[in-house]
Amino acid sequence: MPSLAATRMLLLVGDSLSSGKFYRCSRVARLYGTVRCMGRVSNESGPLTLTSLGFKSEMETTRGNEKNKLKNGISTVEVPKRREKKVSPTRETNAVKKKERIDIEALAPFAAKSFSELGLPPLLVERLEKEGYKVPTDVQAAAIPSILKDHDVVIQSYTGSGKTLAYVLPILSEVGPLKKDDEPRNKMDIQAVVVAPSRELGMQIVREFEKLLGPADKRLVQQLVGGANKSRQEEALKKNKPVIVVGTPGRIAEISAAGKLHTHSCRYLVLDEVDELLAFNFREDMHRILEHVGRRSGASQNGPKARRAERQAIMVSATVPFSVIRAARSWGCDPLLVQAKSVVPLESVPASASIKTSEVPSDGKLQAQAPVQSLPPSLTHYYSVIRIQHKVDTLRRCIHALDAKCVIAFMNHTKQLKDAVFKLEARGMKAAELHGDLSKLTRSTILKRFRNGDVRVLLTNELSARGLDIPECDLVVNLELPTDSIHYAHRAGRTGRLGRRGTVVTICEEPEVFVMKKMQKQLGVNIQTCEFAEGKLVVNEDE
Ligand SMILES: Nc1ncnc2c1ncn2[C@@H]1O[C@H](COP(=O)(O)OP(=O)(O)OP(=O)(O)O)[C@@H](O)[C@H]1O
Repeated sequence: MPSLAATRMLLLVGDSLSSGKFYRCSRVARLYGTVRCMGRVSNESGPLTLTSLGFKSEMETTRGNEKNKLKNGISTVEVPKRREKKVSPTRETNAVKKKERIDIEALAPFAAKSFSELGLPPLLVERLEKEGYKVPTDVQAAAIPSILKDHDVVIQSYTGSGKTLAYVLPILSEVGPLKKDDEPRNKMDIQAVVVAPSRELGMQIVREFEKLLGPADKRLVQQLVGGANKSRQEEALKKNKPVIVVGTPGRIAEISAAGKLHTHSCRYLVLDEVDELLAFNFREDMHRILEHVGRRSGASQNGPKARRAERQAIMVSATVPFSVIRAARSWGCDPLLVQAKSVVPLESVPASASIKTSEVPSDGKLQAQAPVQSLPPSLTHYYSVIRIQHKVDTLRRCIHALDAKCVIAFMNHTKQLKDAVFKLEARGMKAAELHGDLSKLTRSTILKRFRNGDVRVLLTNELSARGLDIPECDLVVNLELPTDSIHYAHRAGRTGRLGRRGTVVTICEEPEVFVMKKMQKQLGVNIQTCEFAEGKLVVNEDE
């Protein structure tokens, strides 16, 4: 029943979406190619950089008149040529590993610019280097200068392309001890509020800020996520005087309504996973946040000038449906749409059709819609048709066939999810459940065990579909169909992060096949049918 309902919903959404680009490839080549390519591509836990991959990039840049380009709706992002050199063949003796590294590099979305060229302060660049971030990604190269020039922005780029640092870095350029000037700050003021739809994502963003601020200054960022002790959060606000808060809508709104969060003079409001934050269940809390964060008392509500005196709005997601464009136009002041290789005024984005290419079309107009271009090119997609009672067994065979080491499997209902964990464990496969019914502490313990490799399969629901960054995840399985292609994109995007290879397998029943076909059209990706036999992945011929 639930899957049928989901199917109907998808159809309703689907008809309004345009069909994407299809490509077909040789079955046999795919089969063996995929089996060979599976597995962790990197055992290093640090961030993936050109250097960590054994490459260095040569950069050439050109300068243009950014202001005029912006006015005319043309990309402000220069796309310089990039050539990569192998550093030294002696550094990498294993030929297969070398091949994998080349593949990752080819797919990694690194821009041919350095962080310092983007206008970030030297102290912050130094800190980035220390943390292993050497080269910005394409979307960071596009977003950072736009935010530093005080533009309100909607940042859209595929999953795992580095959107978090795309806003964290410009904020740290202006706020806190790494900022550009050494103007003394008003200790009482919160300068940036970051809103995320889940605790896990909120905590992940906090860690990103903390990493760069360092142990001495990490108290300057405060988490305000739900499920944690509220009084302790309020005490920390009083004691630590943070300049940045990151939290979930409910908890931020609650503490704000209690008069314990003073955000009227806040400079930045970030809405991470903005399309999710627009959902009905967040409506009231988001209303309060939008009304109170960065709304200086005495500022007139009318006119762009007055609005500009208020906060800078930064909205982020891999999927940007037109509802987000519409909302961003009303919340922002002349906002820009920032994608990996283009920056255009949001006004030039019409309501129809979809973002099919990151290039600006000849008429200078970009078109926005959700799922196309939300998935990284490094993913391979399959679906396997089976009977419902064989789902968990198929999952187990799929993991063996692909030799996947770090698997996220999505289901829609908690009970089925628990059953699946039980069955996998009974067959000797280390599995754990993660869903909203668990306490915050249990959730973070499970995630830690999964990140450490103590758990091979994480059975979860939509809770983990957005933003969760586990670079080692090499396989995503949909054990039940996602509600629509937007949900498919976010689930699938938990693998193949930042140029790594990843596989997405959807295990479905015969009546759901048409949904898969619809979804591949909407997403503009090829989703091949497959089976798992004799410990191998067998890709079926097209009908
Ligand atoms: N310039 C960079 N160099 C190396 N690693 C980076 C860089 N920028 C980001 N990363 C790493 O890339 C990974 C993905 O980044 P992030 O989580 O910000 O992606 P995202 O685009 O927000 O994904 P999603 O849409 O799923 O939320 C993270 O592990 C992050 O630390």
